[in-house]
Amino acid sequence: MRAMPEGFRWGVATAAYQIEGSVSADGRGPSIWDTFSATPGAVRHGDTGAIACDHYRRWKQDFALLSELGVSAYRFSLAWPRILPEGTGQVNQSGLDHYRRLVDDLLARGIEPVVTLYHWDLPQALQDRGGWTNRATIDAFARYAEVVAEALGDRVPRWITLNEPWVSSFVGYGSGRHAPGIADGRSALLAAHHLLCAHGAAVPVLRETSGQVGVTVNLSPVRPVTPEDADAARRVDGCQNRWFLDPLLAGRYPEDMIEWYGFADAEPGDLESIAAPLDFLGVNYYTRTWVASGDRDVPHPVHPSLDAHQVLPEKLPRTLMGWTIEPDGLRELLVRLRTDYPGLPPVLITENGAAFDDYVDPEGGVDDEERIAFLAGHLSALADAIDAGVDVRGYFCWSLLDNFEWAEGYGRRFGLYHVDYATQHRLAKASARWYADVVKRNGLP
Ligand SMILES: CO[C@H](O)c1c[n+]2c([nH]1)[C@H](O)[C@@H](O)[C@H](O)[C@H]2CO
Repeated sequence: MRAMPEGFRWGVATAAYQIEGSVSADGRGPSIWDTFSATPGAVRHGDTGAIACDHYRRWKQDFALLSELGVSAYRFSLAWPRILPEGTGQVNQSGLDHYRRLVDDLLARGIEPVVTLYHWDLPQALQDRGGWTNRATIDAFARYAEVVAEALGDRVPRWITLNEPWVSSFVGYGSGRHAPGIADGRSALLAAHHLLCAHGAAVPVLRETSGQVGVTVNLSPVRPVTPEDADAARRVDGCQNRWFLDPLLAGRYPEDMIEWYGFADAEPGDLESIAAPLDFLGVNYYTRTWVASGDRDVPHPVHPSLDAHQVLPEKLPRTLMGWTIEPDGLRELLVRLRTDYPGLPPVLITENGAAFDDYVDPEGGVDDEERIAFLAGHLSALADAIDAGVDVRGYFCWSLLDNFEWAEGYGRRFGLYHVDYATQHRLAKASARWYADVVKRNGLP
């Protein structure tokens, strides 16, 4: 038995654009993901979040699944365009009322709502004015936080300002693989900085509520494929991990990366604001990153981490996303955080999960043994990190439901519950029953 500490929070996680649908209902404005997914070739099979899991209408039945799992916490995100359809200006009360109903129902079920303010669905109206490359978006986010704090501040116990600013900036504005689909290294760096500043502007606002405040970052231990790749690996670590951890936890950008990027866009006071004390750090972990120094022409010295390309060791097992399955990377990552960042606050694993080739068998079940093995391995590694002295307070499995997997559309299933998108029928996979038992035991059998 690998028991977790007393009071450990067991949860599952989702995000608004990936599950809600109803993208035009009750005053919601368009987001950059509505625009991007409608762009031919942007998303596999031309999938969009227009319907998704129809959660905006079926949320009560989905919350019954949370009770079935027995989780003590549920991480979800608010859709900024439901609350402020233009990103600023007029508040849409229907949007606030919707999320108030969700939070109150969770509390009534004895489930702790963990609310992410921004999980990638920027109001399109803000992108029309430059989005995260426009410094004015910082103030727009701070106003959004004020509106949410006023409406929900007396009942949400944990706030997460941003989900994965690295993805929003380097994938959305750097590689263009995500919304808004811009491929420009300089834009990626500006967006990353403004996202961090937006986080810093929101922290004092959310501090005025009764809830704890944190941020979620995606982190991945970086390994060189050969010793000759050590420099490239350090730069990828600098881009993916240290470019966010250093400002958030140490109040400075990493010197080696400032030089590599030639970054000079921080204004007086920015770093102090970004480094506002956190009650917890959300960590999303999925895999390690393996790097071989690319001999390709790098389109732009500023272009993030493209001075190297990822080379996945053939021998390692992978998920359907092509990510290597490396549970010990979670332990390695957490121990590194504790070692490198003396100011590390308590950690929540806000996402961990995997996509496998799930199918409904002739008996009407989904026997996802690979996902059970994946989760068991990562929970064991998490227990190792806790035994090594890392203060981890909770774990959120990604995800409750199969859902819209961004550029992969509906072709990648991460859920504990299978979703038949034609009928919207939810079906508990074997992993849902397994996870419910782990939650009940407060640890691995
Ligand atoms: C390298 O994985 C990233 O950290 C990551 C993986 N994931 C994420 N971030 C996002 O936060 C989720 O919205 C995705 O659905 C989920 C699964 O792809």
